Amino acid sequence: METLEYDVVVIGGGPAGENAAQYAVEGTGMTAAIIERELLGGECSYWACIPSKALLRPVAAADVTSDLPGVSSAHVAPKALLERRDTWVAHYDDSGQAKWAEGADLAVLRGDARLTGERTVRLSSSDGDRVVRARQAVVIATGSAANLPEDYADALPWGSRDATGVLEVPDRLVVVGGGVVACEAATWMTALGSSVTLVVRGDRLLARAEPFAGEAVLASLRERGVTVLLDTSVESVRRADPAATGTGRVHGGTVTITTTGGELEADEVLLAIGRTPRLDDLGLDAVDLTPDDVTSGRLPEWLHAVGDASGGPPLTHWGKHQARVVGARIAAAAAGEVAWEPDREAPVPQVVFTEPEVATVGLTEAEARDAGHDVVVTRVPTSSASGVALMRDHVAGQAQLVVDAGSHLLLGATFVGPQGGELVHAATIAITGGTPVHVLRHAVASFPTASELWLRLLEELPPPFRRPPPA
Ligand SMILES: Cc1cc2nc3c(=O)[nH]c(=O)nc-3n(C[C@H](O)[C@H](O)[C@H](O)COP(=O)(O)OP(=O)(O)OC[C@H]3O[C@@H](n4cnc5c(N)ncnc54)[C@H](O)[C@@H]3O)c2cc1C
Ligand SMILES: NC(=O)c1ccc[n+]([C@@H]2O[C@H](COP(=O)([O-])OP(=O)(O)OC[C@H]3O[C@@H](n4cnc5c(N)ncnc54)[C@H](O)[C@@H]3O)[C@@H](O)[C@H]2O)c1
Repeated sequence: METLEYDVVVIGGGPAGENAAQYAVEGTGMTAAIIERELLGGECSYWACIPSKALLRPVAAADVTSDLPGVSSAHVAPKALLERRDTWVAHYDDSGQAKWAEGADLAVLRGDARLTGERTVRLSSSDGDRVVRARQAVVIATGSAANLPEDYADALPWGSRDATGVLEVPDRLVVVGGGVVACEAATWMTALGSSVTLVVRGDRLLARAEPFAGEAVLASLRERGVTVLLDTSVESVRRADPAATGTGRVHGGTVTITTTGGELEADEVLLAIGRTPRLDDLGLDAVDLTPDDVTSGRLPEWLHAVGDASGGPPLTHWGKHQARVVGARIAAAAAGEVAWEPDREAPVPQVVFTEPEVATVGLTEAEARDAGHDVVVTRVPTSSASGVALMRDHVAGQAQLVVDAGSHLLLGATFVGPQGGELVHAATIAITGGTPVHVLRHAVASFPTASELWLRLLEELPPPFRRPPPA
């Protein structure tokens, strides 16, 4: 069997794998190969972040015009919206990404990779099998797969790939789940003309964020005609004539969903109930490891995991951050050095692109208290900064900071409303840099910008937070 050899071998060419390969070898003279079995660029580029945001942005822009005197209201044009999605996913052609890899001196090997021993991978493709050896390190960057419980499988439900790759818009769509995919997909599928019902087993949406965030999204979804059934579990799903018609097409006849609240009929059902690291077909047993070892970081020094596969927060920017850190570690180790890393753990930001937008970083109030912090919480309406209020007539949402009472350090922040995704980065910087709130008060935002919301929030803190804490 032919054997190929590189310094670094990365399994999976999503955003995390691409960054790990690039950062491990850039400027070192080392070589790296990325092994990819589908499209270089991964889930994010073709079936997740990029198509979903390409679909959501025009919907958000149309919303603003309907709430902004001085312009005529814009409306979503479904056909043009799907064409925009197709452009952003490059019509599912990864030659642009392949060109980037070539420019970065990274080899791209097409096929399925499986670990077969220490620093050794078997690559299987239509050209046959090859052995790929790593002189320094192997990186697992295989991403995650959408959860599909067995009792749903026979009904061929939609997964997130069908929702982002939608070609046929079902008249009636039931979405199971109340998390990020469910809330974002409900927004664009409603705009495309589906009558959407969300079946949520918990008592709120976006349960990992502050309760006021989920409440704002719930109110807005209901206002745009989405039926949201909280505290409702699915008991069974049946479908007449299931048919594997392909991604984004309706998968057969009418679906009957029996829930704890009664029976629902729909033309399609979308499962949005979380994702699991893709580690089961990777040959981990050949190196005496289990998926648990990977997600808890119990790995030999030559093996690393980044992105969704690592079991960390399944977010593109987080996977890319992990990949940069791991890449730097590999490069340093090869040079007999140790990469510099800050002692403070980086906080994880997330933006949910619903209407209103929900942006979070660090700890929620409940998480901070559970972690033993004595906290002070400050919350203001998002409309309280004139820079935000000027953007549209009706601004929903609130903004909140969670501050450690002893150290004055910011622990977490939530911004719900216009510009939330941009406002939260200042909080990420403050937490990363360890800047206390009495110093943040002197970071002046321009008038009238959304960033003045920071001033409103900091002004709401009790007066002792205007000077350093007592020694
Ligand atoms: C609908 C949706 C919307 C999202 N929107 C956002 C968003 O707005 N912002 C955000 O930050 N995150 C978002 N995410 C999450 C984001 O998509 C993931 O966190 C990100 O794609 C993870 O990157 P990754 O490189 O770890 O894995 P992936 O992007 O999944 O890439 C892994 C790659 O590995 C390949 N692979 C797997 N196994 C093998 C093997 N054995 N051999 C060869 N190749 C293999 C796969 O084919 C794939 O290309 C969204 C997710 C979904 C489902
Ligand atoms: N804008 C973004 O950053 C963005 C957008 C989309 C997805 N993502 C990422 O993708 C990941 C997956 O998204 P998701 O929405 O599938 O997961 P999620 O974890 O956000 O939400 C899962 C939802 O399904 C429910 N659920 C879980 N198991 C269930 C079951 N058996 N029956 C019924 N309900 C069940 C949960 O209670 C929750 O409401 C997220 O964790 C997120 O990090 C990010």
